[in-house]
Formats: sequence, C-alpha cells, structure tokens
Amino acid sequence: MQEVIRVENLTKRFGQVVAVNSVTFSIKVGEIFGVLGPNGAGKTTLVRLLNGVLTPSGGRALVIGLDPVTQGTKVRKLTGVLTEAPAVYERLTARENLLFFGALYQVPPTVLPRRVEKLLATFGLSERADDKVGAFSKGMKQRLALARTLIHDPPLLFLDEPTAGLDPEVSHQVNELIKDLKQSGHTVFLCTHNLAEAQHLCDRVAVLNRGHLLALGTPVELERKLWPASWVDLELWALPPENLISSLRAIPGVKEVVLNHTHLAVQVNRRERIPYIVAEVARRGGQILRVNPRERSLEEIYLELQQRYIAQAGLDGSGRENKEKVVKG
Ligand SMILES: Nc1ncnc2c1ncn2[C@@H]1O[C@H](COP(=O)(O)OP(=O)(O)OP(=O)(O)O)[C@@H](O)[C@H]1O
Repeated sequence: MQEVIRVENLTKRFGQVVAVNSVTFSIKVGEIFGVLGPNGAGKTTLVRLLNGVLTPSGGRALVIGLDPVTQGTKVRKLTGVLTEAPAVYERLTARENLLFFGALYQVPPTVLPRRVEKLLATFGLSERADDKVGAFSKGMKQRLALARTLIHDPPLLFLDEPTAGLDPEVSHQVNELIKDLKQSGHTVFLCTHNLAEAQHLCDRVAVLNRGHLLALGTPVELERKLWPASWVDLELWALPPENLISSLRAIPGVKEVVLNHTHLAVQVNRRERIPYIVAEVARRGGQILRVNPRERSLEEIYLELQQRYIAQAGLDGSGRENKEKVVKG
C-alpha cells in the first residue's frame, strides 16, 4: 500500500531538550495512526515538523511525497491540522468561519458554498450555522473545528487530542466522524492521551516518551512483543477426561495448566501454541464450548512500555532522572 508519511531519523532539539529523538516510521494511505505519549513526549513537535512549521535538527520526512522543509506550503494545502484548542473565530458564525477558512485555503468560489453546507450537515451544525460561535458548547466548537480542517478537502489529517474535554456522548460522535474519515479514504495522524479511544480507532500506534519512539505496531503486535507468553481460557461442556491435564503439560511450550471444574486455563510460551492446545483437548474428548485467548488492553501495553522505559533510562516515575539508578545501572 502507498505511503503517505515517511520519517527517517527525524530529530528536533530545542536547546538541551531533544523533543523528537531520531524517530523512524511510515504511515500508509487510509490508516488511522495513533501517537501516544505523556506530556512533553514530542507529539505536537512531530505534527509541526511534518507540516513544515518547524525545521528538523536532523533526519528527514516526506509527507505525500513532499519535503516539509522546502515544500511546506504545498504540504499544508494537502493536510488538515486540528490543534488542541479549536482554532475557530468566536465572533463569526459557523458558516462564516467555514467560508473564511475556505477562502484562505483558496477553495474555488464555485465549490466553496456547497462544501460549507455539506460540512455543516455532516457535523450536525446546519441548524446553528448562523449563530455566533462564541455561544456554542465546547462539543459544537470542536465539531466546527473538525469541519474547518476538512474545508480544503485534504487527504491527510493531523488531529491533536480531538476529544479532550468533551463529554462522552460528544466524544463518541467525534470518534464516529474520525471513523467515517477513514472510510472515505483519509489518512489520520491522531495524537491522544485517551488509550481506550486509541484502541478502538487506531490501526497502528506509535508510543513516545521524551522524543524516543518506544514501540510501533498494532496493539496485538505490541502485546506479543512485550509478553510472548500468554494464557488461553477454554470453557468445556462437561468435566474433561482425567488424563487431559498431564497430556496438555506434555505439549512443548505449555507452561501451566489450571482446571477449575469445566474451565480450563493454559499458559503457553507463545500464542502460536494455542491451536495445539485446542486440538489436544478435542482429541482427548473434551467438548469445547468457547476458546478465549486473553488479551491485554492498549492501556496495559502503554503503561508497561512507559514503565520499562523509565526503568531502563534510570528515570523516576515523574520522568526525572534518578541519579541513584543511573549510577547503579
Ligand atoms: N518551541 C519550543 N521551544 C522550546 N521547547 C519546546 C518548544 N516546543 C516544544 N518544546 C519542548 O519539547 C518537548 C516536547 O513537547 P511537545 O509539545 O511536542 O510534547 P507533546 O507530546 O505534544 O506534549 P502534550 O501531550 O503536553 O501536548 C517538551 O519538553 C517541550 O517543552
């Protein structure tokens, strides 16, 4: 599949602070790519580098085949950026905001009015189109800000915390809109602190801390890397034959077997062993009702990555350097 973003050893320093530290990744057309990390991890800096608003200290990026350093204006015509604070004018109405930004992005006057009406309808703002934005709720402002990022019909969107501060219902609406964007072929670069949302929305995630890329992949890939061993639960129709446990323990890669009435839990050194477990239970006459490989949430994966990074880098829980650990390490 075609690449929309390619980043190679991208680095940005602000004095002593390395905000982005030799980061390499690529993003394919139509992906929702989550960028996760604590405050100060480098997410916003990355967005600004990719839009040519900042110049890298090292490495390079290609965005839709363009170099943001030398072709920043062209890049920004093809990207929509939703910043943390919705960048809409409170003294203008919703419709005026969209018309204004459309003109700014040089959307042809023959196209603009129709596009504005379509966006107002898509984002549920048609009825309030002529009200001043200052009177809007936070959720409405955020929906308008999202509509604004789409006014020039960019194929690539950078969304920085799109649901921050929104109530669950509006967050849900915004997330549904993000999914619709994917359906219509857009690529989304999503910076978020909300791990449940990221798990639900993102095809792949990048986890950052202090500018370092700690991990990159689908949540399942990250889980397998972090915890190669895993548990599978089997629900059986009736008590299994007595010798089942010993025959399961004899299978290479099986670490533990726990039987509780008709519930069987097996720990394997690699997930790839699970089909052998199922086959053995069936071969021994066990009647399987359900097989459930245990999965970790993205939140568990994220916290584990951050903790391992903190321990390895000799930092304390707040991210400050832990001198004692560094010396001992
Ligand atoms: N213009 C700047 N001048 C100096 N330092 C900066 C500048 N922009 C960012 N930084 C520093 O770079 C680091 C990364 O900041 P950045 O805003 O990219 O993090 P972030 O992951 O977006 O954080 P948050 O989740 O709080 O938005 C921080 O240490 C920040 O203080």
